[in-house]
This record gives sequence, C-alpha cells and structure tokens, in this order.
Amino acid sequence: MKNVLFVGAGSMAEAIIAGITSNGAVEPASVFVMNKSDHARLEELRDKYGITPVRSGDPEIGQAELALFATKPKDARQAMKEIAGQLHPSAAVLSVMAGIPISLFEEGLGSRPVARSMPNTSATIGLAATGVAMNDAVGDKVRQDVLSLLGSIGLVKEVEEDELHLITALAGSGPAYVYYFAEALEEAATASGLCGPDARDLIVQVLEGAAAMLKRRTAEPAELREHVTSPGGTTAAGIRALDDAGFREAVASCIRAAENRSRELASGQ
Ligand SMILES: NC(=O)C1=CN([C@@H]2O[C@H](COP(=O)(O)OP(=O)(O)OC[C@H]3O[C@@H](n4cnc5c(N)ncnc54)[C@H](OP(=O)(O)O)[C@@H]3O)[C@@H](O)[C@H]2O)C=CC1
Ligand SMILES: O=C(O)[C@@H]1CCC=N1
Repeated sequence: MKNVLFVGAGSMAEAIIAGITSNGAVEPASVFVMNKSDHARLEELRDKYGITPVRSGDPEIGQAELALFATKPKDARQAMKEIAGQLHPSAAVLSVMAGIPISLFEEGLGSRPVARSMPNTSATIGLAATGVAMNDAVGDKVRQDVLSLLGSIGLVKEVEEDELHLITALAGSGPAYVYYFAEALEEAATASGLCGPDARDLIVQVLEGAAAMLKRRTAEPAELREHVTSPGGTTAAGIRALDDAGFREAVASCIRAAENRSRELASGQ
C-alpha cells in the first residue's frame, strides 16, 4: 500500500507503525502520522521509524489511500470532524478503536470503504491477534490491502462486526491479562524468596514454552495440563488452590466485563 495516514499516535498506533515499517509492508516515509497536540511525540516516532509527521491542513492527508484511526474512543468524533474535509474521497478507513461502530465512520466521513479491526500491541513484533469486519463499500482491492496490512502484523480473522466486542475482550485486551498473570507469578515467587531476575527469566520461559506447546496443536489445552499434573503432586495442589479461589469464574467475569465495556463504548458511554 502506498500512503497510510495514522490519526492518533499512541501505543496502538506505534505498535502497528513498528510492525509495518520493520516488515516492509509500507515505506516509512509513506506512513503519515498525526495526533491532537503532542508534537514531540510525532518527532519521537519520526526519529524511531522514519515516518512523516503531519498536521491538520497538510497535503499528505489528501494523499492517503488509507486513514487508520487510533485515537481513544471518546475522541473519535472530533478526530473525524477534523479531517473529514481533507481526506481524498476514495480513501478507505481502517479503525482499531474499541467499541466504535462502522456506522459512526459512515456518518462522520461519508460513504466510503470502512474496515473496523481489533488488533493488540503484540503487533510491535508481528504477533498481533486481530479480528476485522468491513462494510459493503469495501471492494476486492481495499479488502486485500487491509488484510495484507493487518496480516503483516500478525494473525488476522475476518469476522462479523458484532463479534468484535468479544474479540476486543479476548484478543485486544488479552496481552494485559497475560502480563497481569506474569506480574502475579513474579510477585509470588519473589515473596517466597527467589531473586527477581531469576523469577522473571523462568516465568517468561514458562509462558513461551506453554504457548509454543499450545501452538503445535497436537493436544488440547486440558490434555497438556493433565500431562503436567501428577496425581497427588504439586500441580494438582496448585490447581486446587486456583479452583478454590474461583479461577475459572474470575476469567469468565473478566471476559464478560471487557466485552460489556466494549458494547458500552459503542453506545457512547
Ligand atoms: N493499547 C492497546 O493495547 C489497544 C488499543 N486499541 C485501541 O486503540 C486506540 C488507541 O489506544 P492507545 O494507543 O492505547 O491510546 P493513546 O492514548 O496511547 O493514544 C491516543 C492518540 O490519539 C490522539 N488523538 C486524540 N484526539 C485526536 C484528534 N482529535 N485527532 C488526532 N489524534 C488525536 C492522541 O494525541 P495527543 O497525544 O496529541 O493527545 C494520541 O496520539 C483506542 O481506541 C483503543 O481502543 C486497540 C487494541 C489494543
Ligand atoms: O483497554 C482498551 O480499551 C483497549 C482496547 C483493547 C485493548 N486496549
């Protein structure tokens, strides 16, 4: 793809910029980035990735083939209002914003191809897990461009728009749950006497090893767990403690809460 305009230059925008500029999906100078007011941040991204910082009124806005919206959901309307008159009529839109429906982009930016996606910050290293839904105005070329851009930062699944709420809960927010689990493991390990760096190294290797075993798909997650769990052994004692503390229920409420929050964001709350 030739010119991609990022509207929003925060963590998620940076994760995607890092992904697409390091794998050659888009030439760094053809990645135009604008934000609300933090110009130092745009300069930081330019120095790091070679992107082109852009301000409202700059000609690059009208040259973008794709406008990638990555502001916070509460800023979506204002961001659209600011660039609606500057975007080329044929430019397509790709949103990564939680909750914001395709219909809001159609209202704010007129009838044009819109893809709504939910990636995650693992885009930084090409390992995002992304869901994407598209409106009827998306033709073959834009579909291929969007799938190839999102594919260049990791795994991508085309889904129904309503499913994006659950995908946000599971995949968009997902890395944070894993980091939170890692924090809890490290806290427990260091409280019990292991030194911090050793605990961190072991935990990272446990997560990486378990993810790689899951990825081979030679056994179900429950079977893999059973292979670790000797009758009367340490794992059984640990899992019993997790069950007693309501682990599965806690995970189910976590996903429900995040999905509900995505639905609330969709209704402007
Ligand atoms: N962080 C994550 O893990 C994920 C986030 N998302 C989604 O990505 C979006 C961005 O999240 P995140 O990167 O964390 O947010 P950040 O707060 O890090 O970044 C938000 C960006 O939006 C910019 N902005 C605000 N208003 C405007 C405007 N009117 N015009 C142009 N730019 C504007 C801000 O600019 P300034 O700094 O100048 O105010 C800032 O660069 C959210 O909608 C979120 O739902 C999706 C998946 C994962
Ligand atoms: O927390 C959020 O709202 C965003 C969406 C998914 C991950 N971060």
